[in-house]
Amino acid sequence: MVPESNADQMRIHIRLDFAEDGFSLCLDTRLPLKGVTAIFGRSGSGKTSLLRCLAGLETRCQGSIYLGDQCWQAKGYRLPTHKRPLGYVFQEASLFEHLSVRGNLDYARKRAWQQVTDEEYHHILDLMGIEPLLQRRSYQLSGGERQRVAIARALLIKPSLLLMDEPLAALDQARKQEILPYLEQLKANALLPILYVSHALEEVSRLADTLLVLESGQLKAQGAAGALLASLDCPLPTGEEPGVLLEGSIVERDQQWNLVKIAFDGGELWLSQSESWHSGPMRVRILARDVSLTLAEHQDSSILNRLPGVVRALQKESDGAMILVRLSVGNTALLARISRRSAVHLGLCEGKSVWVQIKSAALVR
Ligand SMILES: Nc1ncnc2c1ncn2[C@@H]1O[C@H](COP(=O)(O)OP(=O)(O)OP(=O)(O)O)[C@@H](O)[C@H]1O
Repeated sequence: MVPESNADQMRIHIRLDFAEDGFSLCLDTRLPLKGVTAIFGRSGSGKTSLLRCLAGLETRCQGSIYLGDQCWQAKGYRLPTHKRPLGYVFQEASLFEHLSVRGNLDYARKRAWQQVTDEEYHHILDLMGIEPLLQRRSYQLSGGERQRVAIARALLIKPSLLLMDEPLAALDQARKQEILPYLEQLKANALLPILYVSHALEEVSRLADTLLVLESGQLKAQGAAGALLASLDCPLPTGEEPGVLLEGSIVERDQQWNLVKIAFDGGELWLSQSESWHSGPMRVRILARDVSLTLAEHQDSSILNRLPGVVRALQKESDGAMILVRLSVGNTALLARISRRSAVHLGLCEGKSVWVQIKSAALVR
């Protein structure tokens, strides 16, 4: 997971103390300078403070920060914020109200770290779908449009790293769904590494390659997003359901029943078809609560997806009634959340073969 050469990673060894409220952020880690790294954790875990330290905005931050071979902070040295080649997107898009969208973008382009060619300029506008908005004033934009302009503006300074602090948090559910595909486009185009702060599992599941979980200012877990979410002890914010990510692609469409078949490393799944399904690689999230287990294959079940699997580990939940079961289906890990009574009844133990039933309706995306 951790990249080998310094050039491909961000090295962070920092400590930040807010003596007044007894909060400390302590982090000693390396992040890949590739793809999307989601910084995940509940409210108050230190996510924004971490981004502020990286940006040089926390003068009380001690320690060292290196972006590749470039030193941003070390003992007795702090590179000023304006000299760090980073873009920063906040929860609320802070556009210049007196300028048009074009004016806001040109402002950034003139201050770019490297020259932005016309081709690059139009590519970024295209990625964020904002070409039709160029003449508008900021107050004439919806929340989602403002945020897309803010992201384009951050990209136009051609930073080496993009920091995004809950960029969707201020938007309602409909606007979030509208903007997520643009973020996916950004990720797919791999223009630059992104550190993406969020406490929403849906965003993390859709965007993250690497996951870094913070709890009370400490690093609780770090690793590839898929593997970490499939582990039994992945710390999740309150109210979030455990589940796994499957990487797959559509191999068949059944128009009669409005279903699609997704192939993944371990088998195939039927899902309800949705308009946003596209061809090519895709991610599907399967919640542990939507996976049930049987000892024999039930042909007469209403559940469409039945796959042979093997129990790998079991973990009791704190309420004593439920149990989380880690399974492998081919090379893919799945989680099932079942009652402890059922687990005893089925005689579940490590290495036991089972049938894994997945409701097609349970597949989130
Ligand atoms: N300038 C400051 N002075 C004192 N305490 C602060 C300051 N900024 C943040 N804190 C405290 O540090 C802790 C971490 O805050 P931070 O904003 O980094 O958390 P977060 O994970 O981003 O939370 P959220 O998801 O709610 O934005 C909190 O207890 C907060 O009250």
